[in-house]
Amino acid sequence: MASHESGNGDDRRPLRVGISGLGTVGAALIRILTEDGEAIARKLGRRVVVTAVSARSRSRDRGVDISGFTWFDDPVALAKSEDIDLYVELIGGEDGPALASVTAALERGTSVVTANKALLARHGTALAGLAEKCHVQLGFEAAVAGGIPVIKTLREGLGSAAITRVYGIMNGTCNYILTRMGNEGIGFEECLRDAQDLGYAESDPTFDIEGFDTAHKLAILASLCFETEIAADQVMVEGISRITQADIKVAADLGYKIKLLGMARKVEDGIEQRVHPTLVRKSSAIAGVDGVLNAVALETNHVQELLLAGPGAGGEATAASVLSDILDFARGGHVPPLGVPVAELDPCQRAPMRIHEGGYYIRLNAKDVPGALAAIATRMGEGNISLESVIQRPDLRASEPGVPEENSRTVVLITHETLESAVRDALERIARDGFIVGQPQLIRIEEF
Ligand SMILES: NC(=O)C1=CN([C@@H]2O[C@H](COP(=O)(O)OP(=O)(O)OC[C@H]3O[C@@H](n4cnc5c(N)ncnc54)[C@H](OP(=O)(O)O)[C@@H]3O)[C@@H](O)[C@H]2O)C=CC1
Ligand SMILES: N[C@@H](CC=O)C(=O)O
Ligand code: NA
Repeated sequence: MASHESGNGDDRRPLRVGISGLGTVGAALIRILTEDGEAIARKLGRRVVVTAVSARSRSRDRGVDISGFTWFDDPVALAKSEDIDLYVELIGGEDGPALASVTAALERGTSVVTANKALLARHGTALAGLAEKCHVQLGFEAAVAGGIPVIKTLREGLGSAAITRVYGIMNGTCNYILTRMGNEGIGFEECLRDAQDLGYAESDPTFDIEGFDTAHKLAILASLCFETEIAADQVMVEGISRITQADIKVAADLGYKIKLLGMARKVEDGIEQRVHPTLVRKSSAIAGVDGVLNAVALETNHVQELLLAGPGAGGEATAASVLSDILDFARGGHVPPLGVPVAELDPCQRAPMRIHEGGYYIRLNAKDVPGALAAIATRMGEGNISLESVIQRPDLRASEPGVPEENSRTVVLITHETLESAVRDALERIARDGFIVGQPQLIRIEEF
């Protein structure tokens, strides 16, 4: 156990921080702690000093001076060091040195601050239980919606209000890509490269693009909202890699924007957690959240709806959230990491997506043969799916590369509220009828 009774070190002594990971976020944190050192000391009545650091390469130029800190090749050794009061993990990854070093720090009685949503999505319930058992803190404000204080709001800011639904834009990289594809007509790959250059994307950007990063964050939020164990494996996940300029254009023509949303709500059968591209009306508040910005909406039984918006990615914004956790720790804040003690969390019961109801955007490449459209409409009717509109868009390229344009034309269907299972069954029949080429594009519509 740590030698400090209060768990946050002697209130007069400088708070000694050890940081593993000196990349986008770690370097930005050192920069902020250096530049704002005096302001932090005034706020806290004590200084916060970095005493130890770890990364893979000791020689890499990080744009910040690390020569005054003790260097550790091994993050676990740093986490166990007597020379720190607080361990900050900014390595990333759900296992490996991130898990080993966080576990080592907690077991030793050293509190932890992390920005690692992959780690928490996979091990968060266990790590929260370990922090409670060792009477130390586990802070992770930076892990969800970067610079937005949504974790603190959920853990401490809503009194007794019960959350009925949480949804939002929780991945800055995807929001940045979709915004620029829509506003500037720039291609997906170019936007992704720019997001990586700006330090927004994960080291493996698949996590961003395929929706897994959003799923990690949503699972953490759902646990705090519904007092359930973190269950990232129960999140239905679809990313944005199949979204084309055609989809963005048609959606815009119909008064919508496409956003990658994470949504969770309590339903009769359990907790519905889903991540997917979504058509949202341009007039909705969430549609106005563009670029790298994130937004999290909390619907509660007391306050109609709270919408928290701000930068979701980037070194500076994320490091600011890491710092907010450091300051909370320095002030002796004691809140169970997941809002309530782990022992009081319910297991998360997954609600099946097949019962989901909503509107759908369906883009098909209908063969240019007599009766194709009629056959498609018939199948929709058989599925009891009421169509709000059927739009032929011969001006748009076929959705799938390699689909012969001359043999097909783009058709877009907008449905009224209907069951997910009915839409999927109808599309299977349409495909079997042989009147379409390539894969249909199916995007859910949400009315906020
Ligand atoms: N970037 C962002 O906007 C945000 C990131 N996050 C999270 O913050 C964490 C860090 O992200 P980010 O700074 O972007 O990542 P980077 O890839 O920029 O930095 C990762 C750092 O970890 C170090 N590292 C990797 N493996 C080891 C190891 N085995 N031992 C010691 N150090 C190691 C790297 O060392 P080296 O430099 O020597 O290679 C590097 O300094 C991740 O969990 C990420 O999901 C959360 C919110 C926003
Ligand atoms: N790659 C993530 C970083 C912040 O969590 C994102 O783009 O949101
Ligand atoms: Na946050």
